[in-house]
Amino acid sequence: MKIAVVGLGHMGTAMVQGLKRGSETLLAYSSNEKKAVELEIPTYQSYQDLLNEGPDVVILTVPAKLVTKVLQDLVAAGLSEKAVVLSAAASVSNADLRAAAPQNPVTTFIPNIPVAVGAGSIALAEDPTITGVNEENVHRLLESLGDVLVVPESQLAIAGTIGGCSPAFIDILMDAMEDAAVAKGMDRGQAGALIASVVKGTATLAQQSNLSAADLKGQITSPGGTTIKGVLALDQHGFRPAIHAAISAAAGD
Ligand SMILES: NC(=O)C1=CN([C@@H]2O[C@H](COP(=O)(O)OP(=O)(O)OC[C@H]3O[C@@H](n4cnc5c(N)ncnc54)[C@H](OP(=O)(O)O)[C@@H]3O)[C@@H](O)[C@H]2O)C=CC1
Ligand SMILES: O=C(O)[C@@H]1CCC=N1
Repeated sequence: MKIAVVGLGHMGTAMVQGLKRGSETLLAYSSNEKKAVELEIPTYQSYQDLLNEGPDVVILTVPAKLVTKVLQDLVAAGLSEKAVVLSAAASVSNADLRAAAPQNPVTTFIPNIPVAVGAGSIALAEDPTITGVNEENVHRLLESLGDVLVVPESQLAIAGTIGGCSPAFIDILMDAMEDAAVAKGMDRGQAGALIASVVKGTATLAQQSNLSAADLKGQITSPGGTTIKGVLALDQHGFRPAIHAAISAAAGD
């Protein structure tokens, strides 16, 4: 398949980096020539030139408020009716995409930055215009980038927040842990490597054990031990309500 990524910002770049791990042919539309050179894929500055290459799939990774306009412009520039359009934007609905490209199979999904290393978490609210071979291709393509969770569109905002936004929340947790370790005399690089390993190990165990997060926490909090003291300190400092507020705010409540 020929896959065109429109917009090489953070998300578009991560998508290209992830897709480059596979064997699909990649193209991009970008104003950023430096980024295009860095990613080593053919990159175009006009929709016409991009579409002349005949992409089978077009992935929109432009700011959410521009998605509809960009898609309309692609249609006006001659987007083939066979091309499958995927929008990565938070808060753009399938109905918005269908209205902008009425002849095309379209769907909205929300990826996250770890797609860059094939470890993404992708929420897919599949539109009914995606059927048959197109549906197979969309699933294959997204599954090559990480775990795909198919959700009703009514749950895309919350699934997209957990998947798309929370890597930033986890980065903040890791950064804060790193500062605390440095304050106790640890080398920052060593602390960072240890913390990343801890997050990876904790997540891998959660995925493979079938235990709830609460049960896993229970395995670590030895009676009268050190961890429960830290857990109570987190409670005293409002850690849980802060997490609830962050997810609620990002999900648009
Ligand atoms: N960042 C993330 O973790 C996630 C982002 N998303 C979604 O991805 C999309 C992009 O977000 P993000 O990458 O963070 O944002 P960035 O600002 O990093 O990138 C947006 C890119 O869109 C392109 N662009 C800007 N204006 C136009 C225009 N008028 N016409 C065409 N292209 C344009 C530019 O690409 P260029 O520089 O190549 O010209 C720009 O770099 C958003 O819709 C967001 O909701 C979804 C999930 C996670
Ligand atoms: O911050 C944003 O709007 C995008 C959507 C999910 C992650 N980043």
